[in-house]
Amino acid sequence: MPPIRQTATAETTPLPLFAIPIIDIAAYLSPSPSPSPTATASLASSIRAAATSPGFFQITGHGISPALRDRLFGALKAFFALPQAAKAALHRDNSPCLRGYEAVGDQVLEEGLPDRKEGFMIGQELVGTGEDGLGGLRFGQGANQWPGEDEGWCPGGFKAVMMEYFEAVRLLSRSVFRLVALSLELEEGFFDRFVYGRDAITMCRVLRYPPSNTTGRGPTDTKPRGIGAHTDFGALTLLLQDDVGGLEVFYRPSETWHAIQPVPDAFVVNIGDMMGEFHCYLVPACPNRQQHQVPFAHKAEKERWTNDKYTSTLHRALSPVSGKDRYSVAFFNEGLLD
Ligand SMILES: O=C(O)CCC(=O)C(=O)O
Ligand SMILES: [Fe+2]
Repeated sequence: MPPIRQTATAETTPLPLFAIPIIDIAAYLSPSPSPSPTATASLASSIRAAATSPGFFQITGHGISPALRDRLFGALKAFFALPQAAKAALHRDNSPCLRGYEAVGDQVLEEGLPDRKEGFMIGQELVGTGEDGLGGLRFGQGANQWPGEDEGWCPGGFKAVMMEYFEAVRLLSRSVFRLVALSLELEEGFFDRFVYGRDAITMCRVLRYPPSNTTGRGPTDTKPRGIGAHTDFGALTLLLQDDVGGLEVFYRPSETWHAIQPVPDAFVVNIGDMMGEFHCYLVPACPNRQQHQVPFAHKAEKERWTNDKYTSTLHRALSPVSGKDRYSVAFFNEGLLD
């Protein structure tokens, strides 16, 4: 189903059975001289509709430049092309705050269908006190692991590009949260401290999905999973994907999976468990077994935020069958965990 384009001024059109709206937020981010109340209200209302159902939308007009995105994809491709031993040396099991590399098959979100993806997770660089540099840090806080920068494999440096993108998308997430706050009829800055304060947990994972030569079509749904069905643990996810495709969203009313076509220049945004209703009923081995292995101490918080009005929706990515690798970059804003 083709996506529906919505802008600040578009008339509200009835949604077909399932669609991911595309919302252009430029009128909110680059206003002249300031955002028009009408445009802002219209964007907030588009977000409200999308966040209620299906819990997914795409945003354009976000201000993250194509040049930065190109450098990011160049750097992550070069990273994944490193020898396996160099990547394994940065495994996230070595990190007290779960940052670093994960190999194909490490994560199993659907029983019997291990994820066919490799990833590399970073977060905000925070150094604590004491000899181990961990004093005073909370769960999930700490330093990133980085590959050596001296091999000349990534012009400009992997770390520099990743951190530049991380800061840009972290700031963008605050703007999206401001629109989400308005969509809930809250004060615009309501979520600022939760999602952009020093202790807010924000993580970014770059991903490579190797191609599969089996489509797995048949009576049972055994298509190879790039990432198995799950909802995101945090509050809001902003995903950049390349043009290969494979991301699918589960639409509860019809109990059907729907492909999200890559839209050039767009972020896919989805509501996470912390903001949304818990949708844990489809996959018997519940996919909410914490993508990021964080305890669910925050469940009361999410109810306070949205009164369960917003939806965290199951999604998955199938392995590419085009013979090409697929790359994506997921940014998770998990807010304050306590
Ligand atoms: O790569 C994708 O399309 C989806 C990634 C995802 O859902 C995740 O990392 O939580
Ligand atoms: Fe996800």
